[in-house]
Amino acid sequence: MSVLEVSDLHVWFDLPHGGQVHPVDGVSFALEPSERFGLVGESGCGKTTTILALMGLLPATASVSGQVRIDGTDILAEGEDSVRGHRWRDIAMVFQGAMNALNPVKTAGWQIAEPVAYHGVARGKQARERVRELLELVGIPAEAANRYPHEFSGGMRQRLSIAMALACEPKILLADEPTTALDVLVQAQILELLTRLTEELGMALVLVTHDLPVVTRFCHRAAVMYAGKMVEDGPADELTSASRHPYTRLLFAATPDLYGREPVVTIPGAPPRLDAEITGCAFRPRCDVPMDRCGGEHPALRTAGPGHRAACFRNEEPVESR
Ligand SMILES: Nc1ncnc2c1ncn2[C@@H]1O[C@H](COP(=O)(O)OP(=O)(O)OP(=O)(O)O)[C@@H](O)[C@H]1O
Repeated sequence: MSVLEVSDLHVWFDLPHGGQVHPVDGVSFALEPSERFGLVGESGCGKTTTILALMGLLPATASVSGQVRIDGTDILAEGEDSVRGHRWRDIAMVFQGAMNALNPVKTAGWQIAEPVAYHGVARGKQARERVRELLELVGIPAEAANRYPHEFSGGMRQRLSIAMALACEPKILLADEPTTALDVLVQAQILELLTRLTEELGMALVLVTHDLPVVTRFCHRAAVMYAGKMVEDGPADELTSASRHPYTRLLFAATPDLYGREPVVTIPGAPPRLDAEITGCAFRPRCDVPMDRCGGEHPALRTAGPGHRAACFRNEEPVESR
């Protein structure tokens, strides 16, 4: 059974001067234990809002609908208390920039002891033991528990923020750009750590990132979002090698090749505003293979191969450039 099943998730934000934005528009996906799932798409397409909705951590101006099932229990249907009961225990998150938000006047050990105590995971000697375990789990020597955040490198601080999220042994970890602002070697170490944690603990991972090669290399499956909707999802390697949506193909083509062998492609135009009704396919104005019907009808996310879905009227065949 899936450990996480998200069905038809919607989020709206009320705007201060009236009206609403709709940054999450019918998102659905499911995760198995140990699965690493990438969530990609341009800035503002709704990735962070999606995972904050799963954590029940959106501001009061947000309205949410849909189902979020953890081990079969719909945590949204059971109300705010239920979401709070699952948050951190079953589903935890490493926030964007978390490594820079550690308390500068508290030691590494204290930073981890706090969630351990807050969630009642352990007390006294057992709590100290749990802190040691968590530090070791993320590759920080237990002796470093007495050091302060400024004495750690960026990579070590990110390990610390991951250890804090793991305090209650969650079944699902949501990581929002956990490697941004780290150098490439440290990025690789953090991704290896996350890989090891999914394999050893059976924890499922949702990795929000702008780094598409990371998705291909570290994730089993991935989804591409555009203007609040999932436009394609499937095995991570197929999104590059056999994309079924023109946006996915152009997004991967826009990733610079390290050796400069391929010319970098840009996608002309900009994503649509999310505060107005969008008629037809939201990507149509930027698409290089549009059809007449794309302007009138919105393409549903349909099966485009085993475990692979795309929301494009051309999704029967891999899309080729014009
Ligand atoms: N509290 C809020 N009130 C109103 N609009 C919001 C709020 N939070 C986010 N939004 C809007 O929702 C949309 C999606 O934002 P979100 O942060 O989820 O995008 P993202 O894909 O994670 O972007 P990035 O990659 O830059 O982090 C954006 O248009 C953003 O302006």
